Amino acid sequence: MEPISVLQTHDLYKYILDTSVYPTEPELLKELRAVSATHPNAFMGTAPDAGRMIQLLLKIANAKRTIEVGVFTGYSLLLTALAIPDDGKIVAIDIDRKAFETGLPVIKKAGVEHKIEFIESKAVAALDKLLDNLVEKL
Ligand SMILES: C[S@@+](CC[C@H](N)C(=O)[O-])C[C@H]1O[C@@H](n2cnc3c(N)ncnc32)[C@H](O)[C@@H]1O
Repeated sequence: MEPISVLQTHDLYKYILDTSVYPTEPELLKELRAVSATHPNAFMGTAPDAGRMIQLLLKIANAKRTIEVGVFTGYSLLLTALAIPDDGKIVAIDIDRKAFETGLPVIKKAGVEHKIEFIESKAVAALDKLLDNLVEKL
């Protein structure tokens, strides 16, 4: 059974996925979702309807540089990479490089790997380092 998110019935959630989300989901995101479904922790992946909302917010904000805390297999990472401009940058942090590498072939196929700097680390340590580097540049 699909998770129902904020909606109250599985039927309504399925209707929205079938009529609005899946038909317009980019092929490579579908592919990444399929690859992620084979992972033992597949439940952790971003749901495609939530992904659509993230994509909308990125577009509204005209985002160019982002930080991804918690990459898993990279569904929201790929959708971010597809939403930002070609010279945009994403610092992507996760303690689990293997999960990131599960989705990496799809990210490479999408031609957006150059926008991503993956850091294998606990988030707080990596974010502290980013801040220190920023302060050094001031
Ligand atoms: C819910 S999943 C992220 C889902 C992902 N954004 C997606 O689109 O599928 C959470 C991720 O956070 C990572 N994580 C958990 N604790 C962490 C920490 N302290 N620092 C960095 N990553 C962490 C886990 O390894 C896992 O891959």
